Amino acid sequence: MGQEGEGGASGRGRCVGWPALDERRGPLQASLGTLGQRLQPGMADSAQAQKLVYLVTGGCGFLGEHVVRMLLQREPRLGELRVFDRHLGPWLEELKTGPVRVTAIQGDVTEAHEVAAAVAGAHVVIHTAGLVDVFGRASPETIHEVNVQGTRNVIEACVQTGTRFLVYTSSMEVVGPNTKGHPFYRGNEDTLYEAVHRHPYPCSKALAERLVLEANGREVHGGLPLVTCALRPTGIYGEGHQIMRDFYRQGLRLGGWLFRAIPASVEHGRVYVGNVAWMHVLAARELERRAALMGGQVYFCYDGSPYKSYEDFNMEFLGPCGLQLVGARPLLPYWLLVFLAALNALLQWLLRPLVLYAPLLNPYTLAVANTTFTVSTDKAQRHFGYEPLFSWEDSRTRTILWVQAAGSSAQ
Ligand SMILES: NC(=O)C1=CN([C@@H]2O[C@H](COP(=O)(O)OP(=O)(O)OC[C@H]3O[C@@H](n4cnc5c(N)ncnc54)[C@H](O)[C@@H]3O)[C@@H](O)[C@H]2O)C=CC1
Ligand SMILES: C[C@@H](CO)CCC[C@@H](C)[C@H]1CC[C@H]2[C@@H]3[C@H](O)CC4=CC(=O)CC[C@]4(C)[C@H]3CC[C@]12C
Repeated sequence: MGQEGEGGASGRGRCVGWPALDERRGPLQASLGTLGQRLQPGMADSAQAQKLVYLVTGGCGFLGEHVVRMLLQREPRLGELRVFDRHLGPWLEELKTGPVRVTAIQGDVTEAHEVAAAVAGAHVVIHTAGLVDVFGRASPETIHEVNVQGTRNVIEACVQTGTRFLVYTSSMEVVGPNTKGHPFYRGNEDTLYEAVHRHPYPCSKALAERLVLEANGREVHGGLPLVTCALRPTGIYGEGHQIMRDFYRQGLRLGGWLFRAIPASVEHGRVYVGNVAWMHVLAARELERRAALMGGQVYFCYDGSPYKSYEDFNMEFLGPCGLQLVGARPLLPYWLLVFLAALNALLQWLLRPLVLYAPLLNPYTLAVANTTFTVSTDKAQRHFGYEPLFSWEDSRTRTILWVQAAGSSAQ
């Protein structure tokens, strides 16, 4: 197991009102049959030149697409890339004409047999698939099913089929902000923080991360140990970031204005999607060579993006696209925001039988946006040589160009 991060910002906090891990065992063990005997991949005995099979779950999502493209650009040992997602993107077609075999697999991580079939024969799994919902669109049960049971299915598939290397996309949310609103100021993987979750999304990510870390060292088919690690992005931004695009469209609708709701002094951790993808690719590559060091470890995702409030950070992109943020201080008193967020939650509950009402503002999103949570660490650099691939200036320019294009295509 890991040598660092014991007892710190480890995400082993409490999920208030959620089932313990062992209460939901996956059916994979039974359903796999002889799948595990078909192939016995392992990079340890691989020749230098051996081409590897990678599987990216959630490979058509915001982050997943960047991971897929990054692998194709920057992983010289890539022989086949399997892209597994519930909804396959049309852009995958263009990738199929390149030198690397790209296999699109439409599947559901909650279906153990589909996961097992996709994992069989893969050397490395990058598990980014997840239900990212903090707005109450999906039920807590569905979030748990996808994020926790889905992850369990991936782990069991690795064990059964002999896949040895698993990188999991976790989240800063497994640490916090906690329900008490304690600030996490420039913290690292070892910073002590009371992780208490109530919301289904952070609960599910924390449970899933724990499953992944506890699976490190398990014997996979063929007798070798599974090596796992978890990467914890803060708020990801960049090309494909839907919430950023929504803010832009909202600003356009309001005549070019956005209104400050959160004090500028509240710092929110952000990281560019290209750097998050690069970190996944590097971690996956180095897991074999540095198994003893990296196995069972967690890494925050970080880069040179500045520490700012959520809204001020967004203005780095929305400003050059013509929007203005009104107010040096929040225009509404905080108690009124709390009231509006509670009202939204009530309306969501009342309207649920008729229509899905899921605005951006709810008690949870307000608490997250209004609590300082920033990371300052070099653990990924020390453990696997990570350096951001994109500077802040590059990240900013790329994001601005995307917002402009995405915004104008909506008009
Ligand atoms: N967006 C963010 O700021 C952050 C995201 N994360 C994590 O990064 C990962 C990717 O998130 P995003 O790209 O932002 O979300 P996304 O929603 O754009 O991508 C998730 C992908 O997973 C797929 N998926 C969902 N349920 C599935 C299922 N049952 N079976 C197969 N595929 C399924 C979706 O179709 C989608 O393509 C998630 O695990 C999320 O928890 C972590 C920290 C921050
Ligand atoms: C109060 C509003 C006034 O403008 C602003 C509301 C913004 C919120 C919708 C976002 C603020 C912080 C975001 C979350 C944060 O970046 C951490 C996350 C990590 C994840 O793993 C998933 C996404 C998210 C929860 C992200 C979601 C949107 C915010 C709550």
